[in-house]
Amino acid sequence: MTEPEPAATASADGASAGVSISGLHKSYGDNEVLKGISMTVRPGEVVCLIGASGSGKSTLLRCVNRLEDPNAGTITVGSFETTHPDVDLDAMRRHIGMVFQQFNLFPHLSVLENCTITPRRVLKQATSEAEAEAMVQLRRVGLEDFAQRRPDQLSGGQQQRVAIARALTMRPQLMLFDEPTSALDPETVGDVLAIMRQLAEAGMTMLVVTHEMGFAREVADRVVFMDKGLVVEEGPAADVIGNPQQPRTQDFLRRVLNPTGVDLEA
Ligand SMILES: Nc1ncnc2c1ncn2[C@@H]1O[C@H](COP(=O)(O)OP(=O)(O)OP(=O)(O)O)[C@@H](O)[C@H]1O
Repeated sequence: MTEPEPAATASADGASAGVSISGLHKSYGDNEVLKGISMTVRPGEVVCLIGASGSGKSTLLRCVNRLEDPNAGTITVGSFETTHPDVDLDAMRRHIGMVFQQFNLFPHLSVLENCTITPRRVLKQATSEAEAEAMVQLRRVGLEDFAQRRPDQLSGGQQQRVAIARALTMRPQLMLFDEPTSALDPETVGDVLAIMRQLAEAGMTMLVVTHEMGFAREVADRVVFMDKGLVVEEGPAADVIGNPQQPRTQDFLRRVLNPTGVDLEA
C-alpha cells in the first residue's frame, strides 16, 4: 500500500493530522464496548473524550493506533487508513504519539536514553542526532537538567513529562493522551496539563481521554461525551460541560463535578 503525504495543516512542529472515525465497533467476546462510534478531530484541534468508567474511551483511543483491532468501522489519521488490513503499522505509528496513565519508562535507562531509544531504533537516527532532538523536547517540558537521571529519581509528574517528551521526539502529527494525569499526585497534575496546553497552542492535533473537566473546558476545542459505547453528546466545551442537553451527560457531570453530593450553593 502506498503512503501519500498525510493531509495536514501547519503547526509549530511542521504538520498536524486530522482523525476521522466512522461506524466503529469493538467487542471483547460478548461484551460490545464500542457500538458504532463516529467522530472527527480536525487538524490542529483538541478534542477531549469524557465519560464514565467503562464507557469505552480507552478502547476507542487504542483503536486509533491499532493497539486494538476494531470489529467494524474505519479510522483515518491524515491519509493513513489505520483500520485498513494492509496499513503499514510501523509507518503509521511514527505519526501518532501516545501518552498513557502509566508512564511506561524504562527504569534502567536514563531520561535521555528513554527519549532516544525509539528514534535510534525505529528511525535509525545516529545517537548524536537523537540526543539533540531529545534535548529539544526535554527543554520543552522543562526537564533538560534531568537528562541523566533515572526515572525513579523523578516525581510522577516529571516522569509523565518525560513520557510526553519521548513521544514528541518522533515529531508526531497526532497525540493521543489516555488519562495522563490520573496516576499523579495532585500537586504535579498542573505541570503536566500546562505542557499539554502548550502543545495545543502550538497546533498539535490532540485526542485526550480525561477526567480533568477544567482542562477540557479551557483547552478543548470540542468535548465528546461517551456512555456505554456510544457518543451521547458532542460540541464546544462551553456547551457540553457548561450547558449539557442530554440527561446522561447531565447525570455524569453532576457526579464528576460534585462527587460528594453536597449542595455547594447552600
Ligand atoms: N483487553 C480487554 N479485554 C477484555 N475486556 C476489556 C479489555 N479492555 C477493556 N475491556 C472492557 O471494555 C470496557 C470498556 O473499557 P475502557 O477501558 O475502554 O473504558 P474507559 O471508558 O476507558 O474506562 P476508564 O475510565 O475506567 O478507563 C470495560 O467493560 C472493560 O472491562
